[in-house]
This record gives sequence, C-alpha cells and structure tokens, in this order.
Amino acid sequence: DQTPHSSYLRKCISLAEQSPPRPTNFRVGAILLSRKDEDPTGSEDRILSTGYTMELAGNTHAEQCCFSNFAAVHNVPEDEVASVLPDEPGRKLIMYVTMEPCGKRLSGNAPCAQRIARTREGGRSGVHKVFFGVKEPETFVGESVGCRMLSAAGIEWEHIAGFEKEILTVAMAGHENSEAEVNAALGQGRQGTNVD
Ligand SMILES: Nc1nc(=O)c(N)c(NC[C@H](O)[C@H](O)[C@H](O)COP(=O)(O)O)[nH]1
Ligand SMILES: [Zn+2]
Repeated sequence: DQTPHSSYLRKCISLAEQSPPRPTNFRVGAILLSRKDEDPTGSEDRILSTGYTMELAGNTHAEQCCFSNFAAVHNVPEDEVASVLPDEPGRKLIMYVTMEPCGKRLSGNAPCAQRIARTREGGRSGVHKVFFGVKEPETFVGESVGCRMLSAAGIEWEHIAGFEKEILTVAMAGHENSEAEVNAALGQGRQGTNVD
C-alpha cells in the first residue's frame, strides 16, 4: 500500500492525544495539506495546518482549529479562511481527520462539515477530499450526517480502515465507561463502510 493515508492518520491520532479529555465531546486530530495531482504517494505534499479538539480557546473542534490556525497565520478571521487557502492548478486541498467531520453539534456551533464546505465559496476550489478513520459514533447526535453534507457540497470523502479502535479509545478517553462505549461504537457496524 503506497498511499500515505496511514502515516497521516497516525499523525492525526498524535494530535488528538493532545486534546484535554472531556465527557462532552470527542478528542480528534486534523491535518490540512496541498497534494499534487497524480501523486498517489503524497511525495510532494505540503502540510498547511494542523488542529486538535480544544487546541484553541472555547469549545473548538479539531477541523475548526486547523482552519483557525491557518487563518491566523494569514491575518484573517477563521470565517474568511477560504480567501487565503491556496488554490493552485495541478494541486488539491486534502484533509485527514481521525473522525468524520461533524454535521451537527449539540452546542449548536457551526459543524465542521459546513466549515469545510465553505472553503469552496466564491468559486474557489476549497477542500477537495476528506480522509477519516472512523464515522462519528452515535453518542451525541445519533446517526452522523457529516459525510452527507460533504457529498452535498461536492466534497469527496473516504473512510480509511484499520485505526478504528485506537481512534475511538483516544476520542472517548474523557467519557464515563469509555471502554464500553468504544466497543459499542465498534459494534455499530457503520465503522467499516464507505457509504452513508
Ligand atoms: N469531527 C469532530 N471533531 C471534533 O473535534 C469533535 N469534538 C467532534 N465531536 C462531535 C460531537 O458530535 C460534538 O462534540 C458533540 O455534539 C458536542 O457538541 P460540541 O462539541 O459541544 O459543539 N467531532
Ligand atoms: Zn466538528
């Protein structure tokens, strides 16, 4: 397997491990990069930003921090990140996230799938594809709709199998009975699918 997916997911897991454990969310890690077309091994990848849950002040998600960090470097507010993301012929923006971007948040804050979709505003290419290691478990919002929102925005996504238990163990570390919750999520059977 020449793809770089495993090494990026391992990096995202390391990012997620920096997140303070909470019972009210999941610990997630995210990487934003620019990939050259026809470069399946990612040998010419350019890492643009990283983020993890609650890295930045407030109730922040990994993908949100990833965009915020990039926006800050380019002196624009997070909600204007689309205007400073690179948009180059022959290259595409790719995200790796340990968990499926959220489509709904109990807090009511803007979900990450929407933030990712907004990178395509103003005719910009924006994020082309999102790779993640687990679908969002049903703990907080039931059946996840993040993937559906990405598809609706014309953004590709793909579940990379093999890291589910590790990702969920990190994500749920702050939860009561996290081991039981991890096993329940693994048993939900949605983890191995690449369909909604
Ligand atoms: N993809 C993703 N990245 C994260 O960094 C994170 N924390 C979640 N978590 C999804 C979960 O659905 C929400 O954490 C709960 O719905 C609570 O919502 P808040 O986080 O308080 O807005 N999902
Ligand atoms: Zn989110």
